[in-house]
Amino acid sequence: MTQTPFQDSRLRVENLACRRGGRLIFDGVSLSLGNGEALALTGRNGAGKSSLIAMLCGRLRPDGGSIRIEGADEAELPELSHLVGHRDGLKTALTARENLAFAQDLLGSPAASPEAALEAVGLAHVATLPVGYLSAGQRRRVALARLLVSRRPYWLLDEPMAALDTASQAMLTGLMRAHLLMGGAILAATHGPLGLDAARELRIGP
Ligand SMILES: Nc1ncnc2c1ncn2[C@@H]1O[C@H](COP(=O)(O)OP(=O)(O)OP(=O)(O)O)[C@@H](O)[C@H]1O
Repeated sequence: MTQTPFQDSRLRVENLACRRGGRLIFDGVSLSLGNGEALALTGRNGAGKSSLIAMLCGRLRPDGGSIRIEGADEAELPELSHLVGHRDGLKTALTARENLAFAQDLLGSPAASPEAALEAVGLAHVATLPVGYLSAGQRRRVALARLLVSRRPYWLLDEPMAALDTASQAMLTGLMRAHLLMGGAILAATHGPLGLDAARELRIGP
C-alpha cells in the first residue's frame, strides 16, 4: 500500500437543504472537513444523515446550498470519496476477493491488493467464498475492505459500526486512525462512538 500522504484539500458544504417526498428534511447544514479530520454526523432516525451522505457522493441532488472541494485540481467529491453505505453494495454471487477486485477496477487509484485488504479486515479465510454465504458482519467487513483497495481521501461512511462485533469495531477504528494519519478525512453517520478522540460532531435535525 502506498504511504504518500494525501494532497491538501478541503470539503466545504454550505447551507445544504434536503427535501424528500415533498417534505423538508433539513436545511442550513454547513460543514468543513479537511486533511486528518473526522466528523461524526449524528441525529435521530430520519434526521437526514443518509440523505446528506447521498448528496455528498452525488447520488442525490441538493435542494439548496453548495458542496465544493478546495485545492484538489478541480476534482469533485464523488471522484475523491469512498462510500460505504447502509447497503453493502456487494455482488452476492461473487467471492469476497472478486468483489474487491471489481471495486478496485471500478474506482481506480489501486492501493492494497484484494488479498491484503481482506487480511486487514480479518477475512483472509473467506476470500474465495461467495459473499452471499457470509454473515452480516463479515459482509460489512468486505464492504469496509473496499476502502483499502483504492486510494481516495474522503471516506463517507453510513453507520460503519453496524453489525460489527467488538473486535471488528476496534479494527475499523484502527483503519480510520491510519487513514487520518495519512491526511485522509472521514465523515461518518453514526448512532454510537467511532473511537476517534479528535472527531468533531455535527448533529442534524431537532
Ligand atoms: N426516496 C424517498 N422518498 C421519500 N422520502 C424519503 C426517501 N428516502 C428517504 N426519505 C425520508 O427522508 C428522511 C431522512 O431519511 P434518512 O435515511 O436520510 O435519515 P437518517 O438520518 O439516515 O436515518 P437513520 O438514523 O434511521 O438511518 C426520512 O424521513 C425518510 O423517510
